[in-house]
Amino acid sequence: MSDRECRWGILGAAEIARKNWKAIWNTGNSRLVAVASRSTDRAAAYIADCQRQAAFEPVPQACGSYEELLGRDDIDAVYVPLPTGVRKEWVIRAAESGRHVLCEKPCAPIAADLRDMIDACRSNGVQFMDGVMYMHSGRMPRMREVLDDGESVGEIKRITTQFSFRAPDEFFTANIRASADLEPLGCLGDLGWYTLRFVLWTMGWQNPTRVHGRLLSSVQPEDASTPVPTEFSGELFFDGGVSASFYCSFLTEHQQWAHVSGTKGFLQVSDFVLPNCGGEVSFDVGNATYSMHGCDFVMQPGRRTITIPEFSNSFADAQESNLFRTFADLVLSGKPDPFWADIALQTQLVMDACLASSQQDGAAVAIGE
Ligand SMILES: NC(=O)C1=CN([C@@H]2O[C@H](COP(=O)(O)OP(=O)(O)OC[C@H]3O[C@@H](n4cnc5c(N)ncnc54)[C@H](OP(=O)(O)O)[C@@H]3O)[C@@H](O)[C@H]2O)C=CC1
Ligand SMILES: O=C1CO[C@H](CO)[C@@H](O)[C@@H]1O
Repeated sequence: MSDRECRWGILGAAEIARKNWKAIWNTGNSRLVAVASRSTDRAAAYIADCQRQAAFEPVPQACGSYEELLGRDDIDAVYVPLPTGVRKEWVIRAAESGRHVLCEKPCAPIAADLRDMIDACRSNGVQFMDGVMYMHSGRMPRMREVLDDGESVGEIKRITTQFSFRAPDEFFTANIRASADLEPLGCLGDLGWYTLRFVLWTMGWQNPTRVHGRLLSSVQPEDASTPVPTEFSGELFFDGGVSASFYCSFLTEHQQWAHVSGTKGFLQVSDFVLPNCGGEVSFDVGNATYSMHGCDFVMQPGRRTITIPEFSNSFADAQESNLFRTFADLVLSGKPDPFWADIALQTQLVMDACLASSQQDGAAVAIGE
């Protein structure tokens, strides 16, 4: 392995890997060596297309199968944006071939699969991390400071969050996100993963004692035995009296917000997954006051916006570039950090419990081990 740069391979000419092509290009500690597709022509066309926007030198190689890429001896880490339903085999094969694995979310259809994937990474001494970009934004440590300062929010009581977009009709027959085989968790996996991660992060990785889930709508392709969630909501309850709710949907137009309410105020972020375009990211804190002066009842919002200089996307300091740079630093350090696998598994276990609850008419479900 080179000690100066992490050499990447991408498994699958996925749409999201275009964004992450540029993220790798922007890291300063990585180089993209090869892209594998089930079709060599598709890999070659994809490479030519991406090279026009962010050119690697030497030009990344096109591989006609994932196996071919894993057979190369010049790749340290693989980025795996394959559909969730087919990802497990390739994550395990990558780990067994000694490659560090950056795995897209939702990591697996069920926690048992993810556990196998993580075990393969651990036993082969390679890093595992999921592709949640916002975990790598400078906004997160700044929000943590505010949540922990004792004054802005005070004691946390309630967390609410939503991630949704309105999918066009053709999405439900053509997109992997509506396929029972490829993305069996539908919107719960695609969008709910982010909302659950935000709740767990806010709670300092404390597990809820019980959760409730509701499948609000679904599609069921003819050949599928289970419905694919297209709209899902859930409630989480924690020791200490904190509660949380989340909503994710393919039916409701773009929203991606989180709101943390406490005894002294609130923190609100309106674009926590995909930051609004620009050179800074932000969040709001509110400490409203309400006073009564005779006949005048006055509400003051006490709202302030906290901004962090950081590009929303596509630049060297954008969250996706930070994700790949951080991962590459771990690879180059030779010391895998188990934290990232732990929070992926925790997210998956909470998601499993929400889904299980929805299959029992919203009954309380505890988080599995
Ligand atoms: N972290 C993030 O910000 C984001 C994460 N994602 C996640 O990444 C994953 C991929 O999403 P997206 O890029 O939109 O998906 P795409 O449909 O664009 O890409 C998936 C790729 O998987 C490969 N593939 C392998 N087997 C199959 C199969 N049986 N059917 C279809 N494709 C297959 C294909 O590559 P080939 O044909 O070249 O082999 C295909 O290009 C999803 O799980 C999604 O949740 C998506 C967007 C953002
Ligand atoms: O992870 C992702 C980021 O957001 C998209 C929605 O805008 C998702 O569909 C995607 O899979």
